[in-house]
Order: sequence, then structure tokens, then C-alpha cells
Amino acid sequence: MSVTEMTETPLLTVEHLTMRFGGLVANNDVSFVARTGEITALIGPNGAGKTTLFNCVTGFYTPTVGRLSLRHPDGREFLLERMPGYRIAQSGVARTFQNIRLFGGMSVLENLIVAQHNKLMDASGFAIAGLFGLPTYAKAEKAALELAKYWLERVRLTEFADWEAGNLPYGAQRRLEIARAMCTEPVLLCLDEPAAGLNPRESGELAEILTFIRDARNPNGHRTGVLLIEHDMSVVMRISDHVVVLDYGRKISDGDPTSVKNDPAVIRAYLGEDEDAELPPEVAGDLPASVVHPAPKEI
Ligand SMILES: Nc1ncnc2c1ncn2[C@@H]1O[C@H](COP(=O)(O)OP(=O)(O)OP(=O)(O)O)[C@@H](O)[C@H]1O
Repeated sequence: MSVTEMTETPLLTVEHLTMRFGGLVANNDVSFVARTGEITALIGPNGAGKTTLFNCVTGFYTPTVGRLSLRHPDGREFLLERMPGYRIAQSGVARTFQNIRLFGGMSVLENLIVAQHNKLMDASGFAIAGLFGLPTYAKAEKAALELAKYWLERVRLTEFADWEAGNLPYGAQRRLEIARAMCTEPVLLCLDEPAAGLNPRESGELAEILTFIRDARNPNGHRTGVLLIEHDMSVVMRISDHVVVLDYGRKISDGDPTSVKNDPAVIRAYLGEDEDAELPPEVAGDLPASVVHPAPKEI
């Protein structure tokens, strides 16, 4: 158990989560905890149920069974399993998707301002204060711009602020998605395969951004816990504090990266029954050499 694990109270507690689609059980009695000050990675072979779990946490699906509790630093608790998605977003959960979903025709900066729409609408008294240029709205508008600039700087996109988001290079679009999510000032950031399609240099930049989010206090003084789905094991092993492994909807392992990558159940899930089979290269890079290159069988 890491020091943070001992000191940080749970941020997200998933208890007995089950999600069925007719006869298919995409998540089967899954329980785990994600903490502030940690990056929790959710890994597993294709179809293991990772995105379904994200969709339950973020309100896209209502779980068939289970409890999903989000605890804010001030002690407030939100039971996510019965809340609609927009309420979950307002309760401090932000997410990105496997496929980039930016407002491609808007500028980079506008994407970050739009993310703060709720806050600005509140300050505008639903347009009245905004229309009359009242100080409350002007102040909120200035704060929104400051926050956008702060995250632009963190994700190294300041010089692209006026670009159309859709014209950014792919890796920059991925970073902008993270900045946009952070502009909602979440307590929990859920990232669905943020390293997909990135080259090694871009993956390195992503890792830096995610560890920064884990370690730093945000401008509002709060910290953000990170829940991450990722297939790129070099990223997972480098930055995760806690790894949860799913296979066929069930949790098969849960612990620090070293114990998880040496867990026979995990190795079996990736290798299948045929232990001489080649591991996918993105997984092989971080499993023990004895598994990656099995010794030839003696005849
Ligand atoms: N809306 C849905 N209706 C029916 N089945 C679904 C639905 N969403 C997911 N599934 C099924 O649930 C199972 C888990 O899918 P899920 O996308 O959660 O896996 P995953 O671990 O995220 O996979 P990948 O790594 O390929 O993204 C799959 O068999 C999938 O076909």
C-alpha cells in the first residue's frame, strides 16, 4: 500500500457494479476504489468492460446493480448510479472519449470557454447580468479566461489559442480535450484511451500532463483524481499508482503496477490458454521477460 493510499480518503468507490445488456454481462460484480492524488488505470483485453464501466460512472448508462459513490474533499457524497449524466458532470466528474469530440469549428480558446458555460450562465443570472454588463458577470468572464489560459499553458497550446480546434495536429487535439475537461474543475477526471494514436514523444508529453494533474492543486485550490482507460502499457506502468484489471467483465487483479504486471491471472488474460503465443507488442513491453519470450519447450 502506497503512502497516498494510506492518507487519501476514497474519491470514487465502486461497489458490486454489474451492467447487463440482455444476456451479456459487460461488468460483473466489480468493486474498487480510486483516490485523489493517484492515477488509477483500468486495463484489460478488448471487450473486457472498461468503457462500459466509464459509461456507468459518467451517467451514460444506469448500472443494473451496484453503488458508485463520489466523495468531494469537503465531505459531500454523490451517489452516481441513479444520477443523469448532466448532474454527474455538475457534481465534478469530467471525461474524454476514445474518439476525440472537440468543437472542431471553434477556436482552441473558445473550446475552453464553452466548457465553463454552466459557471458563466450562473454568473449571468441566465443572461440578464451579461446583457447589462454587470460586474458579477464581467468578473466571472475574466476568471473563465484566466482558467482557460492556465490550462492552455499546462498542455502547451498557448500559441495555438486562435487556431480552429479541428485543424490542430492529432496529439494537440488530445491535449486540448484534457484541458477542456480540466476547465470544468472536476474532482475526478475520466480519460478513455488518451494515448491512442500518439507517437512516443506525444505519449511522454501526455504522461507529464497527467502526473501534473495528479500532483498539483488546481487554481481553485482543489485536486483532481485521475481514472484512466489505457491500452498503452508503457504509459500505464510509468504513471499509474493503482491498476485495476478487468477480463470478461470481472475484476481479476487490483494493486500497484508491479504486482499487477506479475499477477499470473493478468498474464493469462493477455496470453489466453496458449502460453507460447506472442503477446501484443504494446503489452509485451512491460511484462516480465520470461513471459514475453517463453523459453523453448524441452523435447
Ligand atoms: N450498448 C451496448 N449494448 C450491447 N452490448 C454492449 C454495449 N456496450 C458495450 N457492450 C458490450 O459489452 C462488452 C464490453 O464492452 P466495452 O466496450 O465496455 O469493453 P472495453 O473493455 O472498453 O473494450 P475495448 O478495449 O475494445 O474498448 C462487449 O462485449 C460489448 O460488445
